[in-house]
Amino acid sequence: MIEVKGLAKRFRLPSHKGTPYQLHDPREHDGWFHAVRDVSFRCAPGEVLGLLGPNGAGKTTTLRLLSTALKPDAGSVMANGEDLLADPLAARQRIGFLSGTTGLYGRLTARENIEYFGRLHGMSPPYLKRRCDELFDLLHMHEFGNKRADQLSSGMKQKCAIARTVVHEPQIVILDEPTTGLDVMSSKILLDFIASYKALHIPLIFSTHHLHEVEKLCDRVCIINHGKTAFHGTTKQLRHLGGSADLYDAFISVINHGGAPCGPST
Ligand SMILES: Nc1ncnc2c1ncn2[C@@H]1O[C@H](COP(=O)(O)OP(=O)(O)OP(=O)(O)O)[C@@H](O)[C@H]1O
Repeated sequence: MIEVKGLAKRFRLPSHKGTPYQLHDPREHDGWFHAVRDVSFRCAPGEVLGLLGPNGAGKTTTLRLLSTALKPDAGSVMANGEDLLADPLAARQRIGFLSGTTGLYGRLTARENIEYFGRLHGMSPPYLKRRCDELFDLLHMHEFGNKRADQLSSGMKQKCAIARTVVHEPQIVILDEPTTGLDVMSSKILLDFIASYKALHIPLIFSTHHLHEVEKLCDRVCIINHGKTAFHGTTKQLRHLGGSADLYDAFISVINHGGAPCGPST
């Protein structure tokens, strides 16, 4: 079980003489931009949680905090009752994090990129080969496995980055906008891949702007607005918010008027 409580992160704003940096953003105070102010949610093993919110709401910052890429100013992330942020190096062994940038080595092939990360995680060559073959099957990567990364299309690169993220069989999977750049068929392959984590009883958290992905996959949803959790609950609870049973209407309603239920224990 992942339990996120009261996460907060601020960034120092560049000093601008005269006018304030962002006049209308309520998150700016005294030279700091409070990108994440109070984010809480939970995700049980076998659940898929969708992190939603308008552009700039704080989704990527939240995911970077969870993955230990950033240190929070406040709040906690507990994994099965243990403080995940207390030992970032150990946490990174347990987490698979797909960030917005693919970060592949252009001169290595798709397979070499994935193997390289597997070796960094201490995987033995036979285990790594088996795992790569398995991921190539699941993500339909055989066609371009031996192509150099700098010669791959953006969708192929994205698949490769996803395979690299999960090569070490992490206990927690965190994906920042994983379907970016994927065509319809590749999106379907990836959505099936995400759904397969339910059977593995591994919590999976992903950010998206696509409500049909939430509809199809998510047991639980957290909507962030202006750096705060505006809604946290099951997809069913979200769907029935406002009574229309439509996720699109419910999302708009949460952003415009706030929403309940909320809080990590919801
Ligand atoms: N390193 C940083 N320094 C200053 N401000 C930052 C930094 N990183 C993020 N921000 C600001 O924090 C806010 C939240 O950014 P974040 O990338 O988390 O949003 P998001 O919800 O992922 O947006 P999108 O849907 O557009 O990807 C934005 O206003 C962004 O400009």
